[in-house]
Amino acid sequence: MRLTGEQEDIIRHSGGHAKVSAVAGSGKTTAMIGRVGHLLRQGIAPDKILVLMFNRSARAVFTERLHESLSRTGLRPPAVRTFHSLGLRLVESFTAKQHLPRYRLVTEEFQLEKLAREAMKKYAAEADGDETWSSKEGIEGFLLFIGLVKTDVATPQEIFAICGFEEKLFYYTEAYKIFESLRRTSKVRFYQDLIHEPVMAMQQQQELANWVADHVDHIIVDEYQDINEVQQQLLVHIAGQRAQVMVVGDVDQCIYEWRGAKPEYIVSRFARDFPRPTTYTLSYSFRYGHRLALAANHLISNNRLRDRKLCLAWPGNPDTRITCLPEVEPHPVVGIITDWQKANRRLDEAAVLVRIYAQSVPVELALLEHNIPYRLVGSEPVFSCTEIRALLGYLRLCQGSLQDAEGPEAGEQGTGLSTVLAMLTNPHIWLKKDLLRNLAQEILKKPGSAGALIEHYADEAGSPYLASRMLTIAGIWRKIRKKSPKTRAFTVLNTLIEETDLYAHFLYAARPPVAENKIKTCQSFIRFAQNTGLSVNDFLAEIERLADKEAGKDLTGEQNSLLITSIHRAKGLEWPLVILPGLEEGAVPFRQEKGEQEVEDIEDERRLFYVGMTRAKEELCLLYPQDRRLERRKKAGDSRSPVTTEKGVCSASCFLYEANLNFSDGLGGRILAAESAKEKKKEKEPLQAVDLTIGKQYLKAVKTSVRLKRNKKK
Ligand SMILES: Nc1ncnc2c1ncn2[C@@H]1O[C@H](COP(=O)(O)OP(=O)(O)OP(=O)(O)O)[C@@H](O)[C@H]1O
Repeated sequence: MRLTGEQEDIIRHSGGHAKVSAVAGSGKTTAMIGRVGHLLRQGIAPDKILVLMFNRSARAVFTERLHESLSRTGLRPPAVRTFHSLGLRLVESFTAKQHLPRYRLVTEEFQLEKLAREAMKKYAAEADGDETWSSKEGIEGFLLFIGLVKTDVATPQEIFAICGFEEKLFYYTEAYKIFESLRRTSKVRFYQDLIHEPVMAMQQQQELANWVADHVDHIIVDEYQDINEVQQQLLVHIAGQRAQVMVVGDVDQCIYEWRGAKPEYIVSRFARDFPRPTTYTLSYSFRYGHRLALAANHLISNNRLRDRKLCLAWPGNPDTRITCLPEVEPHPVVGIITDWQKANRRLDEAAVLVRIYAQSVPVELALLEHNIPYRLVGSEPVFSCTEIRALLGYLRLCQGSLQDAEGPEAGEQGTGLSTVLAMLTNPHIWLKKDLLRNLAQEILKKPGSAGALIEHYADEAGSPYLASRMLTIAGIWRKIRKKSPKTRAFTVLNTLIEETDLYAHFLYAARPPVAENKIKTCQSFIRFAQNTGLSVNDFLAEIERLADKEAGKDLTGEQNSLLITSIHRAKGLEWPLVILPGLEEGAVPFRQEKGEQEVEDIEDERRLFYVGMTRAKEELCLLYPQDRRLERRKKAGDSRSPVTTEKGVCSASCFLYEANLNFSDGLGGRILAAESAKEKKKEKEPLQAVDLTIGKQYLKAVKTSVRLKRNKKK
């Protein structure tokens, strides 16, 4: 493989710090390996070089490739570490020097959750005992809070103020103190403490900071866009005054803000902590063609917090197709996959990437219906999802029996107990756990008297308000019980949502992103019921058939199956075919916060969409609701999005407008034709578009003689 000029420049960089801005799939690993080899050949001792990778799997891949590249040279490779493994070494050294206490390292996530739960319970006991504090979502939010305090190296109060937690969660700051005190009493240290503790120790004791600094001459950091405050501080300490630091990353792929990563680090902070860096760019991607590169550039150029680089397709890359399909019934995923298989392609060469898991619901249902094997990674399969189990439970209530409701919850002695519990918690009736279980068991025996039973238990409610709420819910159960099973399933579900105010309940009981996902999950499922047009009886029979298929398929063992996972999990990966479903406003960008926060949020969301699109090698399928305005603007090559420019609303995601899809597709095709033509031919007609900015920049960069003309029609 011949290195590009850009890669060569990075490898031979001399003197001072350096920042490498690398687009997706641009051979940065190749360049970093080349850089290490170059330093070793210059006579730098391996123990004077430190390579820092983001996680263990990246470290394993890098180490293997580095060893392979050095195998014939006789040169000894330097240490390749993750930030956490470096932290662990410091913890061990500081412990040996008695600057940190000797604690046990606990790596299991559930142990961390257990201690967090204990802290919340203790806080609740000391306050006035509200059960909601120990709910699943409460714990998730609290765990996020603890993580942020440690990654941002801030006080709990600062994190509460900066990160915009809801006022009702202020108790996290107190619970955090209890959590830390429990951790000290139990003498344990979690994964997240491995960097935080030594950094805090160095902050407090200069002697330790001096001891750590100035041991290496060169530090190379991968995936720098995902660095957070505590890691940055560790890097500053290790580098001291001696090391030359080279960081490699792509601000446009910074998608871990919820873990404390911020685009500012790569954009400006690096140069503050490591002055006068030389800036390099790896602008050619070896993954996809011009059409996709252009669409990605159009999209991401809307972000303000970035470096102004263009992502270019390397000549000879596959000519990645961009297919746009309306997400109407029958679900387009079936046609896409059937065509893929007809072309003798395997299912595991494709992936469906979602922003939120609610988007996978219609995809899963369509795949089940058409017997297409899939595996869902990162979330529960559709029929195990509590909200959907609750909705199905209410439909079964119309039939008069909850007893038969076995389904995937057969673990509860196959009685349907978990379905009744799902109903009683969606919306939650806020009874104490043991009472809730007793009530569920009684309802299971006599579903016909469910209303009366709930009313009876209202005496046990924690407050008059909760008691009156239980009476209302009892009324709704009665009403649903009375509905004929010949009523359309969609009608029953709609009544249920309206009367229970289920979505408002989600928003009250869970963190906003969790609540929104629950709402969209229900909406997707209800839309499915509407599309079938079936009665409760027939719909439940159909669901049973699909649930049997889901239960019957081997989710883990199926090798050749279609992967459904989140864009977050797809980072750093690639597939020949990538499908992005559910591209509608509200879901993509996933809007949860309003006001001042929104600009930053949308940039974060745009980066996520950018990461999603740039995973594709041969074909990218974008599925979205019909939107006539989008089609008009696509035709005119107009990339203005109604949401960001006109404060109006559109049904398809604003990112589809911004990607200037038709123009990107047309221009990409012309560039490819010009590249592959043996001799230069004059084009008949220049390509027209309203928005030519990115197109012109791209043409200049790839030095092709395609002509463009401004389309004045808006
Ligand atoms: N100069 C080059 N010419 C042709 N192909 C190259 C060149 N450099 C790298 N590649 C190829 O591009 C692909 C990606 O390379 P590499 O893994 O180094 O990139 P990366 O930027 O680390 O990828 P990712 O963004 O997925 O982490 C590999 O298949 C590699 O062989």
